Amino acid sequence: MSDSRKRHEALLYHAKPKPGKIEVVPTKKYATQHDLALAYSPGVAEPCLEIVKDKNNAYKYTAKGNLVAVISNGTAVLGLGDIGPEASKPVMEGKGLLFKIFADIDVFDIEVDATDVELFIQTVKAIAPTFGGINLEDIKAPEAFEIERRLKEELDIPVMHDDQHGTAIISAAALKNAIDITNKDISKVKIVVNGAGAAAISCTLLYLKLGAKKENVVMCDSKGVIRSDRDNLTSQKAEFATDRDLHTLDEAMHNADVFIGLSKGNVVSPEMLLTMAKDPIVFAMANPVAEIDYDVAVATRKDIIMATGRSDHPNQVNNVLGFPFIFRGALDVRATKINEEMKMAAVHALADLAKKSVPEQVNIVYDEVSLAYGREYIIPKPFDPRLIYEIPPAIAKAAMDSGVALEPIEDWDKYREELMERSGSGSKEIRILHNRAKSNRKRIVFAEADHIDVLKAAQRVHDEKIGDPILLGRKEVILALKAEIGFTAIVPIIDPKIDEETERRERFGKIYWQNRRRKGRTLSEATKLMRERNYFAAMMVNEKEADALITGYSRPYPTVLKPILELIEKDKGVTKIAATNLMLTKQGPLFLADTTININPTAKELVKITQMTGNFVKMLGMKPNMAMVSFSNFGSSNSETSKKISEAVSYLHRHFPDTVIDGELQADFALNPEMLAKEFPFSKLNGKKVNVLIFPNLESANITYKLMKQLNHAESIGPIILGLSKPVHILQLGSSVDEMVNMAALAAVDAQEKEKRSKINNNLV
Ligand SMILES: NC(=O)C1=CN([C@@H]2O[C@H](COP(=O)(O)OP(=O)(O)OC[C@H]3O[C@@H](n4cnc5c(N)ncnc54)[C@H](OP(=O)(O)O)[C@@H]3O)[C@@H](O)[C@H]2O)C=CC1
Ligand SMILES: CC(=O)C(=O)O
Ligand SMILES: [Mg+2]
Repeated sequence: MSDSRKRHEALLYHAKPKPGKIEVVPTKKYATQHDLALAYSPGVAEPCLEIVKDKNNAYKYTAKGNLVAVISNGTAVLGLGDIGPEASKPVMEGKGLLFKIFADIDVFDIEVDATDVELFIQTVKAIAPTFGGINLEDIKAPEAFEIERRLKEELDIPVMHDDQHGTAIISAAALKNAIDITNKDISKVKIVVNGAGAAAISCTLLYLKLGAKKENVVMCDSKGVIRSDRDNLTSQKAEFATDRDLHTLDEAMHNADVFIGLSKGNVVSPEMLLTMAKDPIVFAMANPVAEIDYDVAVATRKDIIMATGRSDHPNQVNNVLGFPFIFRGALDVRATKINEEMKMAAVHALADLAKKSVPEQVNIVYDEVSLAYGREYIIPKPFDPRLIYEIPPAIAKAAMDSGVALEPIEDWDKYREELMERSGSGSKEIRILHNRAKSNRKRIVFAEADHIDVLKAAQRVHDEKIGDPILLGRKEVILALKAEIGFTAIVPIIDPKIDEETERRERFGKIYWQNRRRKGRTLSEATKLMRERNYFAAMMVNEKEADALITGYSRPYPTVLKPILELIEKDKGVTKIAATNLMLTKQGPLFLADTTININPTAKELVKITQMTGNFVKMLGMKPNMAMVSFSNFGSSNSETSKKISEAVSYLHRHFPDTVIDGELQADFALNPEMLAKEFPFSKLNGKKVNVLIFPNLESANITYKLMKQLNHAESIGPIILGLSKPVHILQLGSSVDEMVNMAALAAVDAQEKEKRSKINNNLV
């Protein structure tokens, strides 16, 4: 992607559909007069009075305990320098987003117009009662040192300057592992630190705690090597001043084992790297432009261990790996500080995690085949799902052991479970799906590419490398729309109505006619039908001229379903297809079936729907725990519906005892493990988290999915057709671009799996 396109995309991302990246969402009911009387006057007075009695009650009755302030004055924003408070806001909102998605911590970002140290300190102190913790961000040195020291001393909530300690923790963990991999000795390595600001000074101090020796460190700032004979050194710089005969970074780099860059972009040359010792360790961490470009560095030194602060290369050493999890642990025990013990615990926990085998999910997210501890994987990846349950417990334990935890954790297993729950957000499933699609790109026909939103979805699928789109529809319209939306990539465009396609229409028509001639279609009718986009597109998939098909955006579901069913064979053993919707809820993914095909399935059909849904869930790499839901529990009603479900469940229990299914169950019992265990301890679903709901009929399933979508804003993928032999998926009328992109990713994964299955079958034959 060109630089101007990247710039445009970044600006658009921030501007649309709503300016900014975060919003405030109420967590309590607010629908009725009664709710409001509790939320606000008069009810709200009660918690106020309890907090008057004891300030600690603020943790019980308000959001304080999970709320962190990300505060900056904009004086050292990334490597962009002193750009002021307003311009720092996108970064602070970004930190807020990362706190939320990685550790479920709520953030108010606060940009303060105060460069004066005392004014800044007093401002933060004045607003501190709102928060459970304070994350200072992008404040320049040396002011940052005094600001943090004073606030830590004067406040009783955890305060951390992220650029100092977040960076120190992550880079120390990475350094520990890089030294291990290169068989160096931390007490002997020669370290050049470029930059002598907030991040650089704190990182170096932490390396000394890990065993590095001050006499082996040379530090440079914008004026060159920090020497003892220089005037006006700050006390922090003076601590690292050297008497050696070194003046420039160039000179300092000779024979250095380690380079730590926390300065600004492009200040290190390939020539400098060439003078470093064997197996050089280079952490070029300036953002957004590193001290030396990743590709240049690895091309210059084959024996290098190279890391940057960026996410687009291996070894991202960035404080994003730290602050969400450090604060999570600190908040969870109500730590009054983030102390040295907690920092060191985080270093070891992160370094150790990198040595453990990497879950497949992480490989998929990062489009890797098999990440493993080594030169290109010295530190865990930010999307590693284990971070949330590995790092905070280490921090919490260190806080408890060092006596700064006001609310110690008693049950560690329960705590880990709570941490896992916190990461149950839907977007992770989408990421996994997209990355699986990317791992083996498929040709996806968009049968309505002459609609602007469909075309936009195809463009994203192309640009994000989710698949290779084939644009089907009126060619002239597609070309005009492509120009309008700046979709410049050359991709196949197919217009089934034009002369150019005569050969294919006739060929497809003939194949179709041969299959249907006993069902009343003539050859000329069949050939004529191929002018219709869904017939043509389905034939492309049948004839392996495309791998998957997405359609249905502009027409009612049944009109699209008809040609699909006429042309695409069902899977072996399937008599009736079904459909499921994947709902991405706060509690994790939930599949609902049958949402669009079988109006009133029989017990036998319910069995089939359950099996097809279960197989599909497995195909996506999850374990299906399924409940058949109704308005009654385990025969508490004598109705036809309850009997039908009970019959289907007993059949499955008898013939497929390994299938995890139970019912009939009311939805709340199915989804609430405590309620279920209390009332129905005999259920097969006890101890399991239900992720599939099978409904007794289409009405209930369809209404539920639409209600969830509208009321809870749950993201949904689907309806996903189950039981077809080809990856063909029908959209809901007027789907959004996001929904279409997700559906395309799903169709691609479906195609990959069907391909795998057919290879296995061919080998068996
Ligand atoms: N990857 C990560 O997680 C993180 C990366 N960083 C990056 O580190 C950098 C510094 O941030 P921070 O410490 O907060 O900012 P500060 O403003 O506190 O410090 C900047 C330091 O860089 C020095 N510097 C500037 N230009 C040069 C140069 N050409 N050669 C050597 N030193 C130079 C300055 O020197 P002087 O003292 O003479 O002015 C100063 O010491 C930024 O690029 C930032 O993006 C920061 C935190 C986390
Ligand atoms: C990552 C970060 O905090 C910085 O570059 O400032
Ligand atoms: Mg920062």
